[in-house]
Amino acid sequence: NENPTPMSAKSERNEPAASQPPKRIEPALTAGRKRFFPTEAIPRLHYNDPKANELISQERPVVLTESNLVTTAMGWSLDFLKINLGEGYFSVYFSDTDKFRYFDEKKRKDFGDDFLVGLERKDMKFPEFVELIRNWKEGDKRIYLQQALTDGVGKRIVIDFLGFNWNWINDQQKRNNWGQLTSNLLFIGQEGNITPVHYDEQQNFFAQISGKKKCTLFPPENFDSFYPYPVHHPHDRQSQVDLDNPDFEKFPKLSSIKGHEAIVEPGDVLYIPMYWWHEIESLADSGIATSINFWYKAGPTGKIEYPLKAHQKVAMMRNIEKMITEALNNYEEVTPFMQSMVLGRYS
Ligand SMILES: CCC[C@@H](CC(=O)O)C(=O)C(=O)O
Ligand SMILES: [Zn+2]
Repeated sequence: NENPTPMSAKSERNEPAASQPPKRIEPALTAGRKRFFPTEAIPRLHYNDPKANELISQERPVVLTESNLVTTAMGWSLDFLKINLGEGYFSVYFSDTDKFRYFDEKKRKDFGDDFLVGLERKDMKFPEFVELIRNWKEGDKRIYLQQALTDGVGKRIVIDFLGFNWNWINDQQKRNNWGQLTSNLLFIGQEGNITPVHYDEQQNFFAQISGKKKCTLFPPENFDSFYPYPVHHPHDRQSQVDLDNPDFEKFPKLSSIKGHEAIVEPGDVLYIPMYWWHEIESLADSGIATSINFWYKAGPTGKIEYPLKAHQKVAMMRNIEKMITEALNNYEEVTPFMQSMVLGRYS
């Protein structure tokens, strides 16, 4: 099941259903790697269920079904994309392990490459990526295409893109007073690939097109448990911890985390609230995993209300780190500065 049903086959599926569509078999949340922490299921609701809209307005995660958000992309098989994605270059990440920790290219310039253990990025044309992923064998570096969809894609892709359920998602953007849609990233990776736990500063509707992804989320209150890299580090927003080999000595607060889990399948949309930590695992035996995300900036902050929310404190800490790093104008001085300010005084 490497490729979702090609566009042409769709018409056969429009036959009046002879019988009820097959009942969805709830994939056991036990699929995927074993975990050291407890988890609870993220609610899975019909996208028009008022409860779903309530959770989104409360900035709590929810899996939305039947939204048809990206139904027009269900035919985006590798062969279809090879023909229609156009001549552009795509960012393809390579990893010696199953983990693909995101890194910021801009920060890499000043920070150097020592942090890039076993990770690299290459820009390539789509057919080259297809060759790599189809000829992949045990022992090869794992690969993960992650690229914003911008103009320059073929017109079939534009037509499919325009066919997304913009009425519904634009209504969500308005109703929740979000800022602008900043990007739609296309992800195509091998089963078993893992994006380690991190947070983003944007609201995210994460749409699954092919394969299954196990998404484990944690609220912004868990900032203390995930020990993110310094803001000036290329791995800014990424946790330093490895959930498969937790180091409770170095990261003691990690032991108390509790996850919110969902397995998203083709047609599902997961709402990942801004600042929520999330780890994404492309499940084994579910074929190549293709997703498209919809990232929205935060809307204008109204009147500040106290007590401040956890994500507001995360934003404050980021601003303080940025200010101190800028004022010191030297990364080496940030650690001693922070330590003199806090150790023995605020402990
Ligand atoms: C670059 C990471 C992509 C995605 C995770 C994944 O699908 O592997 C994610 O974290 C997001 O959409 O925010
Ligand atoms: Zn993310």
